This record gives sequence, structure tokens and C-alpha cells, in this order.
Amino acid sequence: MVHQLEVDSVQLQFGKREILSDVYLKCETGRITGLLGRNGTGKSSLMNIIFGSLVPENKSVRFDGQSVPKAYKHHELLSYLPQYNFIPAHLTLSRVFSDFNLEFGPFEKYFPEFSQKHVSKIIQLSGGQRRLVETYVLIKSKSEFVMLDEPFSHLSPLMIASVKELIKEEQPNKGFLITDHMYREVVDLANDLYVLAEEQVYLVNGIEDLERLGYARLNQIDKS
Ligand SMILES: Nc1ncnc2c1ncn2[C@@H]1O[C@H](COP(=O)(O)OP(=O)(O)OP(=O)(O)O)[C@@H](O)[C@H]1O
Repeated sequence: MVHQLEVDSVQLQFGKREILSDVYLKCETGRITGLLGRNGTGKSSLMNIIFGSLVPENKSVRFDGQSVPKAYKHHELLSYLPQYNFIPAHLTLSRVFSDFNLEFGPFEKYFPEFSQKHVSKIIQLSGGQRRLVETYVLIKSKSEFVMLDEPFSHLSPLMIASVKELIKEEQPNKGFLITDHMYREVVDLANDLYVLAEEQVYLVNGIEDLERLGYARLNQIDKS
């Protein structure tokens, strides 16, 4: 059965500044939805609104048509990778994996540089390794939907390729909403793509729309 996450009627202001106005966005399980937009257009704010950790002037967030204003209370519905590090630094990797109900073995197999590191603490990892662990446990989480805010930005090209593979592996089981300024990676993964511009969300029909909406300057390779 396909599940749906829909958000609409979003109205967000900070002071007198309007950030989001009448935004609509839909995600489905089995699909990867990309969200692009220039710096400061409100992508993280929109994810926080969907998660329920930011309360705007107006919003409607629905899972299969049912209103869920505080999705952060429902791990079975939604997991969220924020832009900042969210796993406490003093925890060991084995504790993190156990908290997320995941085995360390498959992770170690996927990323051999973590071999024998289950006793390491998060603080002993490099910035990219820490981000990779956070991204991995959320991609593998048991939620119907997973939102990833900048999963690629701190990772090496090899790690990015592995994370994309992991997302594709999990795609049949869940729905992803992904934003990242490494937009080629997002475009490559996404079944549906939105751009946030001038307080609104636009569904992208072709890669040329990214230029039209003022998000990216495309070169010949992008267009071919
Ligand atoms: N708590 C806050 N108070 C006031 N303004 C805020 C607050 N949080 C965010 N903003 C402003 O709202 C706008 C949208 O921020 P947001 O972080 O959602 O953008 P973004 O699209 O995710 O940006 P980036 O791509 O740079 O991560 C920005 O102009 C930001 O400065």
C-alpha cells in the first residue's frame, strides 16, 4: 500500500518577513522527493514545520489524510535528519545502533573504515564520519517517511555514492524528502522534484526549470 505525506496551507513569517506562503508539497512511499532552493528560502523551516518542531501561523500536515501536527512524536511515521549534529557526542557507536534498533555488522560491512569502531564515541569521529552515522541510522530507521536535510554536504564522493545506494535500497519501503545544495545528487535520485522560490513551492517538470526558477545556472552537460 502506498502511503502519503502531504503538507499544505503553510504560512510562515519571522517578524515582518514572509518566508513561506501557501506552500503545498506531497511525498509518497516508494518515491524520492527532492526539495531545492537558494540559501534562506525556507527549506529547513519547511522540514521543521512538517516535523512539528516549528509552529507557523498556519499549516496542515497529513499522513494518509489524517492531520498529524506533532509528527516528531510518531517515529513510526517520520524521521528527520536536521542540518546540525543531533546524536550526543559522548555516546558510543554500539549504543547509537542499539538505540536505533540496528545492527552494527551491516554498517561495518558497507563502510569498512568503521571496522572495529563500535566502541568509539561519536566525538572521536571526523565531521564527515559523524554525519555519515547520523544519516545511516535515519535512512535505515523504521519510519514510513524520512526527511534528510543536507545529507551529502559533508561527505566525500565515495561516501555520497554509498549513501545514494542506501537510499535507493530503502526506497521500496519508505518515502524520502531530501534537500541538499549538491543538487545534481538530488536530481539524480529524485522521482519528484520541487523548488522553493519566492515563498512558494514549484513542481519541477524538467531540469531547465532549475534555471528558470533562479536556482542554478546549468551547463551543456546538465541539459544533455
Ligand atoms: N528562528 C528564526 N528567527 C528569525 N529568522 C529565521 C529563524 N529561522 C530561520 N530564519 C530565517 O528564515 C529564512 C529561511 O531559513 P531556512 O533555514 O529555513 O532556509 P534554508 O532554505 O534551509 O537555507 P539554507 O539552504 O541556507 O540552509 C532565512 O532567511 C533565515 O534567516
